[in-house]
Amino acid sequence: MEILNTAAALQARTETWRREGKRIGLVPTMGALHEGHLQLVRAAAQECEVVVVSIFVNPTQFNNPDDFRLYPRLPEADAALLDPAGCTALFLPSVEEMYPQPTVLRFDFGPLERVMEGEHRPGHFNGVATVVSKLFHLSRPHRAYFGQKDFQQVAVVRQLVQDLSFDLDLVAYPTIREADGLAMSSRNRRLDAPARAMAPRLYQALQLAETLVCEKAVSPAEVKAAAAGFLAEEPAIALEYLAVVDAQTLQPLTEWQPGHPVALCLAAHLGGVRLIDNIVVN
Ligand SMILES: Nc1ncnc2c1ncn2[C@@H]1O[C@H](COP(=O)(O)OP(=O)(O)OP(=O)(O)O)[C@@H](O)[C@H]1O
Ligand SMILES: CC(C)(CO)[C@@H](O)C(=O)[O-]
Ligand code: BAL
Repeated sequence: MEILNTAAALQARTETWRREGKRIGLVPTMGALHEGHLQLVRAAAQECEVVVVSIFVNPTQFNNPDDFRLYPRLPEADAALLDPAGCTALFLPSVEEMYPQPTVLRFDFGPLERVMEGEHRPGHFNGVATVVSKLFHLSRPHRAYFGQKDFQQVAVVRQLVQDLSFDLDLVAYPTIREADGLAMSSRNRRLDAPARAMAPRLYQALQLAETLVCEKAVSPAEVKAAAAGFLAEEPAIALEYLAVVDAQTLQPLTEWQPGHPVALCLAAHLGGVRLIDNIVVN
């Protein structure tokens, strides 16, 4: 596995691979890798001759300076995990390399970003779209791999790919979970023992909501109230939002739409750490 630190080096290597007729898979990450990331890399390695993994804690997508400062950074350990997973090249740029001067780009994804993460993290998807666009331009992947754990991010990137005519296939990979159901996440490393012990409740709340959605005997508002009530039993969990939305449009549901998949999405704070999770009910 080679390590590339500059945009020019990434561009030059991927151009060569393209000329050689190799399929390029890109897995964008912010590092502190876990099994969820590694499964994306392994999937890319099965489908592409070349796998580029980027690790970049992107400042423009953080609305909370402490969250940015405390985000786990483990480049050496990450590099050791990537090689055996099938990564060909690790792109590890500095902030100055990605943003030689402040970016003036502004993306507006309309209703897609007025809800959930977009509503609660102002500017977040502008930063995500900016850095993902730069990564797509620099590496020109045939396939780009994202996790469903960041459900709204997948919808925003799908819109980005369509609107800017990026010539690539977007792969949305299922959420990988710990044995107790907690969605794997780099921020899980920041949970202390009591917070880690209660963290599976987030997925349990979503499963409770899923059961109610499948029964269709109660309204979306009642599903939301039941899942939020379950989480409220644990005072150390501060629910930021729990949304029952149309899985395509991401707009909140006031009534069930037959034939439309439903996404149940939440964000919550435990012991000073903010986590997200979701379930899609078809
Ligand atoms: N548990 C998981 N299962 C599948 N994909 C995942 C999982 N966790 C993260 N990913 C995906 O990996 C890519 C990189 O994510 P990122 O580096 O932000 O990790 P993360 O674990 O989501 O961290 P955090 O949520 O704490 O920022 C994203 O496309 C993300 O959706
Ligand atoms: C896609 C991404 C790497 C952009 O910084 C980030 O949002 C993430 O890790 O999900
Ligand atoms: N995985 C999403 C990146 C973020 O929380 O900023």
